[in-house]
Amino acid sequence: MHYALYLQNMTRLGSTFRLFKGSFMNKSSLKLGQSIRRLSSEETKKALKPNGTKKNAQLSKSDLSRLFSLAKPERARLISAIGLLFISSGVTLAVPYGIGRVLDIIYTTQTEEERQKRLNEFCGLLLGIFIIGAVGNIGRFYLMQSSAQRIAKRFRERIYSAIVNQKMEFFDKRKTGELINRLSADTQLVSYSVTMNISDGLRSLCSIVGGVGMMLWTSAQLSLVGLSIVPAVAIGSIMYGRFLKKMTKKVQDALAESTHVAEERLSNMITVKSFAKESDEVVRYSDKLQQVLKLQLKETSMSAAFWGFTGLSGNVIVLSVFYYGGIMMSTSSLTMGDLSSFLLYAAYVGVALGGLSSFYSELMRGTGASQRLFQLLDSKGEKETETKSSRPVLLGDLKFENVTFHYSSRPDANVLNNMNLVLRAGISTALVGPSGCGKSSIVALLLKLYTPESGLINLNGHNLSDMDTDYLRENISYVPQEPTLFSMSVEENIKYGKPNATEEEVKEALENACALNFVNAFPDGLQTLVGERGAQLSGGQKQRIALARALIKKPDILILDEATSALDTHSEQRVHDNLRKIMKNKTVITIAHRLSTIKQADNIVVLEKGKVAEEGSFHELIRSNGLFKDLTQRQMNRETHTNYED
Ligand SMILES: Nc1ncnc2c1ncn2[C@@H]1O[C@H](COP(=O)(O)OP(=O)(O)OP(=O)(O)O)[C@@H](O)[C@H]1O
Repeated sequence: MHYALYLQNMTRLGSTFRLFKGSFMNKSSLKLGQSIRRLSSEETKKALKPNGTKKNAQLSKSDLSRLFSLAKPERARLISAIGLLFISSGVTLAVPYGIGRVLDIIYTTQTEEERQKRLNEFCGLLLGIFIIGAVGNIGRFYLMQSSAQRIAKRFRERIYSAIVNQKMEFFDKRKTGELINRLSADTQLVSYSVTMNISDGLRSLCSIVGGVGMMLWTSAQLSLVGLSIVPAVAIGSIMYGRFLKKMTKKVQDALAESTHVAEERLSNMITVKSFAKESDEVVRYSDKLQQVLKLQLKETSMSAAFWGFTGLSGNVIVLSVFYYGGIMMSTSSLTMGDLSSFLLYAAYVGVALGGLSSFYSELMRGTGASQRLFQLLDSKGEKETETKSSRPVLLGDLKFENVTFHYSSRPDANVLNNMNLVLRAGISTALVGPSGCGKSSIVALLLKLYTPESGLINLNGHNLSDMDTDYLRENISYVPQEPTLFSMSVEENIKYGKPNATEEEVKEALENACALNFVNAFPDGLQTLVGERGAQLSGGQKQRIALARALIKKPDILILDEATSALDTHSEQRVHDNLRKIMKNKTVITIAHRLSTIKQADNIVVLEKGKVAEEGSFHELIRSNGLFKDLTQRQMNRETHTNYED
């Protein structure tokens, strides 16, 4: 399932604006990753509510009309299916009448010969009618079922599109497993509730209307006896339906939570195993399942009571009809055939009442499950809120003017404080500073993954907030420290950066990223599958493939966030030599802790507590007695490749 992988990448790493930056995950605190940004618009707030319960959990008209609107594109098929349904229901309703008449033929015809003749004629007629009914049923089933499948597909596409277009804050907050559950289980439930369920409900309705009509026609007096139980069943059904709607929401939420736990652990098996936590994880998952089971058992006991009650009602109807019918037969106001037909109609009506209750409860289930999905569809995606779309040349100075920024989950902790920063075009700049000082947040703002609280970000003299987001991201390449590759071949992964790239271009990008040699050494070369998130490659290999994927875009601005940290110093040097050539006169921003990486930069900006503390070339900074010198000295005193801070 491809969407699962994409969602994983957006949410699991997403909290660390994962599309671009994997490096946070490895660092001490999942920094960006933990944030939950409070959204400005009320609508989006609603959409992002954790277990977003709408206050009004009752069935509203708009809930239902939205639910039914899903079926609109299938109108023609559904109407045909309903036509066929009327035919098959008509045939079904003819059965008791037919059986009654057969019994009357058997008991009332005088001669053997005449009985045989009338039976032959009548049963032949009935058989023909039954065949028509069966054909109608087959058609109805196929049309309804295929419509349900089409609706589910369309609905999933819409939900998936709504999810991937959400703002980054959404992915900070949501869990992959939960989203996958919404996409698979909830959509299935909803599409069933507006197709097969409607069909079954209509069939029940036909049986009830037709059955009651036939009962009244056969004997109005007996009908009153048989139908006296209906109001009680109807009230019971409504109460049961409401209960189910609430329960469905809870069960689906609990299921989503358990899927999340399983998904997160399964996709991080190395961590689980390296801590020998297999048994703990089984217990954790089982706890979640226990919560699901608890809710399901509650639902089941209610269902058992309800269905027991309806079953009893059905039997009571049959018994009372037998009782009064027997008395009426003895007074000759009813024939044997009439009583038999009546009994069968009463049984039909009883079964159909159960069917109608089940239709209502499934509809409630559907509305319960659909509320979360509609909330998702209603929440505005990041591009939807975009009002301006300038597409200027990006190769120019990048200026942060008095920029203040905090993640909405931590409104009191400013990451950037009135920061002023200029990153000059056409050169490479290294952003350095203690862990957590805001380096990656600067990149996140540049990529418009988040918006600053105040201040201006200008690129080549143009306000970033006026720029077309897709255009901006297409022309900037970002390589994270722990890049995410998709479970496709090396070639497909690289073409993710430029889908129409030729094989030559792919090889050139690999060469520039110093990856061609090891890719060529794989038996399948470019077609080598990299495994989920690149699990079948080493850390350094993954980084180089990710670099090639970024370089194939030939970006105006290249951002390397610890992008070569897993390479040995020799390979790193070769990569930087290549980058110097390819990115000549382009802007390169490097976030690094390693001295060997920092030294490659033309200019170094040292950040501290969300502000620029120092700036200059390596030699200038090392000569001054500032933070940079302090950081580098501490690094040199320790082992060569450790971070400034622990
Ligand atoms: N999504 C988030 N939600 C809330 N706070 C976050 C989020 N991401 C990062 N932070 C916080 O913002 C601050 C700056 O983080 P940032 O990732 O920009 O630092 P950094 O300088 O890149 O650190 P490092 O060198 O460790 O990568 C940190 O205090 C971090 O905890």
